[in-house]
This record gives sequence, structure tokens and C-alpha cells, in this order.
Amino acid sequence: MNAASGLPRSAPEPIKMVVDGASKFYNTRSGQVHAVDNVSLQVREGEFLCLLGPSGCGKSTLLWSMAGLHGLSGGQIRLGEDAITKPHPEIAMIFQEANLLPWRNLIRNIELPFEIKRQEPDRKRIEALLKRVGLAGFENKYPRELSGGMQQRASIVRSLAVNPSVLLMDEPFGALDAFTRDEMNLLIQEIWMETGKTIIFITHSITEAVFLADRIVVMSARPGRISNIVDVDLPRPRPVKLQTTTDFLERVEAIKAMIDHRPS
Ligand SMILES: Nc1ncnc2c1ncn2[C@@H]1O[C@H](COP(=O)(O)OP(=O)(O)OP(=O)(O)O)[C@@H](O)[C@H]1O
Repeated sequence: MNAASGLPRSAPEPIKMVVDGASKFYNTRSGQVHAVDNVSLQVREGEFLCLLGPSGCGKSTLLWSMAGLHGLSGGQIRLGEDAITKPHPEIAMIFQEANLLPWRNLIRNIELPFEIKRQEPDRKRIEALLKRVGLAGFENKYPRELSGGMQQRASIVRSLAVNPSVLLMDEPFGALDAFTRDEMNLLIQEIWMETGKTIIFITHSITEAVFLADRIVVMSARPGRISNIVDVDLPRPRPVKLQTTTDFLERVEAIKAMIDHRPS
């Protein structure tokens, strides 16, 4: 899908990120845990890619490694020519918890990444983003004064403020109620279509994956391997009511069967 036009791609986009034979073992007191096994994946520029799979199959391990927050035991991850072994300025991460500092107001939370980098905040960009996500006027509020959805909007603004080209999202809406989650799904789809960022998004919800993704990477139970990659060629923008159509529900059922029928 071409994010900017919402039309199917005429030619495949260039490759943005490459995961090449990624493996990860954790050493624990009770022995080694084999979390990810020989995963190879190419993420296209401007693509919305969802990672889906049973709990504990290594989705977060893979995503955190793509963020440079975990070292791999084997294999390589690259963004363009750069090997990812530590956080990269072009890659931002969003977590299930908004992780706002409770003692800072909203604007000071959003400016934090700039402070860490000792850069002047891009105030114009921040102002436009706050307006875009409906948080203009809330700059002086503290996290406790904001709903869960508003906090997650703030964390999206905080990551986009530094203008990354890749957004890694680790089940960002998993803690929200169903109504707020629908709103956030629409918002992230709109932002993605407007900005053309490359998004890699973990979810436990097959519905959310089919709604958001250009491609869904289905992982098998631990050690995590890729079991299927599913194209979702539904036109965009996708409205929430699409989720009740027969075509949509059939796609969800087909993926459910892939996950349910994984080899044990
Ligand atoms: N720091 C760690 N030390 C030891 N084991 C870990 C660590 N992090 C994850 N694991 C283990 O690695 C496996 C994969 O975990 P991971 O969190 O990547 O899976 P996941 O698919 O994201 O799970 P979930 O969907 O439940 O969030 C699990 O068995 C988990 O217990």
C-alpha cells in the first residue's frame, strides 16, 4: 500500500530494514531460554507491518532488538547500511505504557528526548503534532490529569517529535478500552498515511492486525519463528465498520486458523 495515496503499490517500495537470521537466547537461573530462532524479514519503506503470535513467542524480543535495545545472540539487523546494535536516531519506540514522567507536565514530557540529546525542541513540529492528535491546550496538564488514551497520544507525539523514519510499536493500545482502541487505530492509520513512516506494530489482536497492516507476520510459539506472512490488500483509509464485513471477518478467521493450527 502506498501510504500517501492509499492506493495499492504499483511497484514494491525499497527495503527499509532487514532482519537477517536473528536468534536470541536469554540466560536465566533455570537455564537458557530460546526466544527467537533464525528469523529473517525484510521491511519495506513506508510499510505498516504487524507482528502477531501467541504470548511468549518472541515478538517483543524481536522488536526490542530492532530498536537496538536488546543484543542478538546471532544474526543481524540493519537499517539501510547501519547495523542496529544500539538505539538509532531514525528509530523510535512506543510501548504499551505511555511511560510519561509523572512529575513533568505534558509538554516537558514531550521535550524530554530533545533534552537527552541536548537539542533545542522543535516547537513548531510539537505544536502541530499536539494539534493533530487533539492535545492542543493540554500542554500544562500532568499525566495523572490525562486519560489512558490521551497519555498514549502524548507518547505518540513524543516519538514523532524527533521525526524518526521508523516507528516500532510494542502493543501500544493493548491496555486501552475497546472504544479508545478503535479511536487510536484510526489515528495511527491517519498519521501513517500522512507521514509515510515505516511502522512495525506488535499486537495480540488479529482484528487490529488485519485493520492496520499492509502485511502481517505470523510467528509460531517459542522459539519464535515466522510461520506465515499475510498480505492485507484492503483499500485505505479503512473505516472501523470494515471490521464487521464478511471479507474482513474471513481474513481474521484465516489467520486465526494459522495460529491455532501451528505445530506443537
Ligand atoms: N529479559 C529476559 N530474560 C529472560 N527471559 C526473557 C526475557 N525477556 C523475555 N524472555 C522470555 O523470552 C520469551 C519471549 O518473550 P517475549 O516477551 O519476546 O515474547 P512476546 O511474544 O512478546 O510475548 P507477549 O506476547 O506475552 O508479550 C518468553 O519465554 C519470555 O519469558
